[in-house]
Amino acid sequence: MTQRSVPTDHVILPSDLDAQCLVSTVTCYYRSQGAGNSVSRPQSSERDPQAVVQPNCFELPEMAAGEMTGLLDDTQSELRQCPHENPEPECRDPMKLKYRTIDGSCNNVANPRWGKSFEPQQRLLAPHYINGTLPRMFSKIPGEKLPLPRRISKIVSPQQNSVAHGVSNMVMAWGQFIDHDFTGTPVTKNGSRTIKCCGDIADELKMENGEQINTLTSFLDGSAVYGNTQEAFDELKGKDGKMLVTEDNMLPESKSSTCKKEKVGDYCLAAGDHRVNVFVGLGGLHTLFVREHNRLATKLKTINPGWDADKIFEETRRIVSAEFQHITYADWLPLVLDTDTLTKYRLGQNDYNYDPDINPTITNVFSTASFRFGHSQVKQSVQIGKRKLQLQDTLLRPTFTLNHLTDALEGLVSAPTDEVDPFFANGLTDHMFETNSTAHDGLDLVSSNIQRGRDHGLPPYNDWREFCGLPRITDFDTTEFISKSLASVYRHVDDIDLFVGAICEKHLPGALVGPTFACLLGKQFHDIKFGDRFFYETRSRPERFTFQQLKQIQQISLSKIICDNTDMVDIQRDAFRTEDSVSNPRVNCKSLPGINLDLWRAISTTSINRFAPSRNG
Ligand code: HEM
Ligand SMILES: [Ca+2]
Repeated sequence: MTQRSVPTDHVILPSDLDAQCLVSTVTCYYRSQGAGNSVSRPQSSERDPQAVVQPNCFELPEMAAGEMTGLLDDTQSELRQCPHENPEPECRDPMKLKYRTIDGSCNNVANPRWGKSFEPQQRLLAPHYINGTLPRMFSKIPGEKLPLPRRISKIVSPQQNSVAHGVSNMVMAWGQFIDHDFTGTPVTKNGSRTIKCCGDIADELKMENGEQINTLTSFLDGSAVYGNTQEAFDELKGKDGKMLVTEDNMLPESKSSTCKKEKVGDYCLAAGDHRVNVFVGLGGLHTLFVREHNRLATKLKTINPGWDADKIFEETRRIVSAEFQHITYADWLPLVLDTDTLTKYRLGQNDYNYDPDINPTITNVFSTASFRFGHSQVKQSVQIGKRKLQLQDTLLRPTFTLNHLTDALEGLVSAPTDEVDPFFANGLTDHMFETNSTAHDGLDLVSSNIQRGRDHGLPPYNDWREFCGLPRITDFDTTEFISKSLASVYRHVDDIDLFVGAICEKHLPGALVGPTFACLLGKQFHDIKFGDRFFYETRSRPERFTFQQLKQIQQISLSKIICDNTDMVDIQRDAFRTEDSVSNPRVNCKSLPGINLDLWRAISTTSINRFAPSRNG
């Protein structure tokens, strides 16, 4: 790998300051014992006598970062209560045994909060906060602070294109899309970054454990389409068991999101996850799956005219979530992970049995570090039809999704994705969400990832290696890394932030990531498979598909779903790999197998009458 010189003349960006101060995560503080039901509480936290030193913060005007990123939601009001003070979900309703709830509760009947939205993320290792509340900020070298995230980003992650040959950019886009199905850590707008969950002021002084919330259902269940709360779903649902779309079959308008409108008729999109406007690939996939839901629902109604809207909705949603899981486990994960990791974590097909002892709740390390691996795959150039755009000129602009859907998806399946390595598109590291090219108000996602890790108390890289059964790094000069630049920013190997160390690792053979991320990804994908009672391959009643139905779902592909819901007429068989005349030829859409819905004919004529009338839309 070529060595890059360190830029010295870069403009001072907001990102040069402590990224945590730009957008803060809602952190919920628990007493050290007894809080929560599923989250392993840390036993100890890092203590440092210098902890009275406040983090190196600089408050930007309230609007700046929030409005620019469009990523801030209004979850604060929903989070006024400590999650564990919410009433325990009630699971006795037989419908909850057969179909997923919208908020993920009652998936595990004995532990109904496991995997539910608006619950604390799990910890695999106890957090390294300072005195229980402040972010990790000190070096192993006494008296030294950790390097500023922006400095690390500038030195370790200069822009460089490194192409992952044969793997399409759809691998990146699908990663972001499913991320928005299972991780969403709420952030606040106005600087109040904590919710005091437990007890009174006296307790506050003793509070130990900061935990971040996951606002999404941890299961890969299509919540990106349906939303994560009943209220969100009620706004997104349409008539006859379908989801709301415009006359042009596009996503509906969001009244609360911020985005840039290019031309008349543009509007900010609404979907099951509010970040839908961030990137054209994301908006494209959200649109695709809402259309897929409606296409399937329409067909099911023709096949089963006796089914009411609720029955149509639930059966369609069951198929759509199965498609999410099948595409991810059968086609996407095998590209990201190596065969050994896939085998170790039992991620292959036709190998499933529900294990009610597995807690599927997304872990803090997964949302804050390991599943962010995809940021490195993002390309600086975005191909939409004949146009080649700079990444930053496509962000938060739904116009591309609204007006160039097929072209945008075509661009994603044709271009190879970037490698997962320490090099990033500068549309993410210098210009993310900038107002325009002269405004110098762009953000740096690498800095955010690093600071977010410290903010959430993630232990450093070496601790995660140990967690994964890998030897600790003792020398910056290790052969594990493809980059030699870490020595010039960090003072001690035990200071290395997880995200930084892991993206510098050499890949495992046949994988897109190195051993530490492979382990952390493998474990989480194992847990949201075996800890999901509704995993699509289940053979248990009442959740299961019939054997013949399952076979239909197992032959579906993302390529076919693109074909069925856009103007595409031909496409390569596997959307996650670039076209290759021998191994992945471009074929006519009609030749790709779809789901034969006749197998859903009158599996039951019963209607679902138990839902509130509002569900009928
Ligand atoms: C154009 C592409 C993308 C953009 C602009 C983008 C931007 C962002 C931003 C601004 C954040 C919040 C950072 C923070 O303040 O902590 C974030 C979080 C995250 N991103 Fe991305 N991202 C992109 C693609 C991806 C991809 C491809 C993946 C995975 C394969 C991914 C996974 C994540 C995850 C897991 C989080 C944390 C989510 C949470 O828990 O809230 N992103 N991204
Ligand atoms: Ca979900």
